[in-house]
Amino acid sequence: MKRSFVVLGGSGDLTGRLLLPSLAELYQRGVLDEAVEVLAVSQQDWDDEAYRDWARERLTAHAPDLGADERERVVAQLGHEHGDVTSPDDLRRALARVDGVPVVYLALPNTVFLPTLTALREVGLPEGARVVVEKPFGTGIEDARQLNEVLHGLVPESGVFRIDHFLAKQTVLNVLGLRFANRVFEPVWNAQHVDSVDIVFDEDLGLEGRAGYYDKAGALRDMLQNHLLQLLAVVAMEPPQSLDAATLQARKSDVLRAVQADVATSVRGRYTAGTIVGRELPDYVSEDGVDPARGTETYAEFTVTVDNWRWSGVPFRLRTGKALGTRRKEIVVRFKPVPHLAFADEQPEPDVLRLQLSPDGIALEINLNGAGDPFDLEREVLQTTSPPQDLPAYGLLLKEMLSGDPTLSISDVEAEQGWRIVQPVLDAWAADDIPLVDYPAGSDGPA
Ligand SMILES: NC(=O)C1=CN([C@@H]2O[C@H](COP(=O)(O)OP(=O)(O)OC[C@H]3O[C@@H](n4cnc5c(N)ncnc54)[C@H](OP(=O)(O)O)[C@@H]3O)[C@@H](O)[C@H]2O)C=CC1
Ligand SMILES: O=C1O[C@H](COP(=O)(O)O)[C@@H](O)[C@H](O)[C@H]1O
Repeated sequence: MKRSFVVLGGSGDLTGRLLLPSLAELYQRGVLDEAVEVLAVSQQDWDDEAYRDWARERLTAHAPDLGADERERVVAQLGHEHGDVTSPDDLRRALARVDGVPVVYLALPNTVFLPTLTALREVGLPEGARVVVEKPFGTGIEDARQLNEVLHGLVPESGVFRIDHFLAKQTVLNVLGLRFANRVFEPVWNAQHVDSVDIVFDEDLGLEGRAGYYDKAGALRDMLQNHLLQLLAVVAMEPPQSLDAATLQARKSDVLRAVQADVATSVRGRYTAGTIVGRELPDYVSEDGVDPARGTETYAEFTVTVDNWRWSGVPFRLRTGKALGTRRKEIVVRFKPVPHLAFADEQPEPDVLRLQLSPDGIALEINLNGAGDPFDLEREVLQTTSPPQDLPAYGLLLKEMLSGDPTLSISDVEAEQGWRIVQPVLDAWAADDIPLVDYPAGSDGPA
């Protein structure tokens, strides 16, 4: 069946930086042999040619290794329709332009999802159409419920792709391999042996011109509600019987239902001017398009518990922030000390397993009889670095959307559970029960 992408928000950062380069990569690697038409819809007053010029420039910037032929192969398939995606008439006009059965991609700010899907439902979609919704899935629990209701009236659940691109990251997929294709980890993967888990995504990037979306979202909605909770779900879920979409989504939903956030542990921060490796950043509130009155956080942290048999009493600490001095992106599983130490040494640091993201790798910190005195313990690190993935995360996701396999997408239940978990924190922050603290760009975050 011939498919066409209709990218609502096709002039945005996501489309130019990730979607078009990933599509090009699918051609380059021979994953796609037939050209796929892409119709972008945005409020820019562009005709097809103007959009192609924009796309060429984006592809040159974000896929510099692409040959001119491959770049033109993508560009030749592009079109642009000026319109408001919340208007049924504009959507009807756009959909009438494509030849294939549409894969409608909402590459839009999360605040626009509901009016867009409502308009789309009024227009209707042909049999076999698919709808892709970016993260965060709406603005809160009520919005997410309404989004699911509208989606269910539009296409079958198997035709809905709720995107969380972290699921397509190499280390996240490696967690499945590590846990479920080896005998040594699963027996100790529980509260009896694990002391705590940290899920950290510290970025050195600032706002990067994304105020239109980010200033209304903030760190908690942008990262923690979705990406970091998905990492938690993959680390904490029960072993799936197979790796098909329904089973994986069910196992992740089960564990998310058991998660409770501890509001008192939450920290919200916002960066002030500072320097990150020679690059000067202004105060977040002085960035173009930021409204200081919104009090948007650029740093979010809190601890959750997973209230089930396997994880009872184990804290999972989640943190993410922008404009931090050090990039640190990892899941850290800290084990408990051994029950009895036969060595004369002081109790050594317990074992630590680090599942590292960007660059991807796995490190296991253990205690061994190192060099010198054989009865002296020394800390050693067993490190493996993963070779680059064949396809970037968005390449893998585009491939899944075209083939109709939602294994790396999230279900309606997961999307709502993500909001259920963070809602008490959002409420406490909205009520100013937890203060918004400043941290200088380039620092380690709020003290
Ligand atoms: N950028 C990134 O790195 C990533 C982004 N995402 C997600 O992708 C989504 C989009 O983000 P991003 O691209 O950064 O945001 P941008 O603000 O860069 O782009 C938003 C796009 O939506 C369009 N748009 C907004 N309202 C309307 C409307 N009423 N009618 C038509 N077009 C409209 C804008 O067009 P116009 O300017 O013409 O109004 C623009 O093309 C978000 O949900 C985000 O969470 C996910 C992962 C990474
Ligand atoms: O979804 C998002 O993810 C990026 C981080 O993901 P990466 O794959 O680029 O490492 C984050 O910077 C952005 O704010 C967020 O919207």
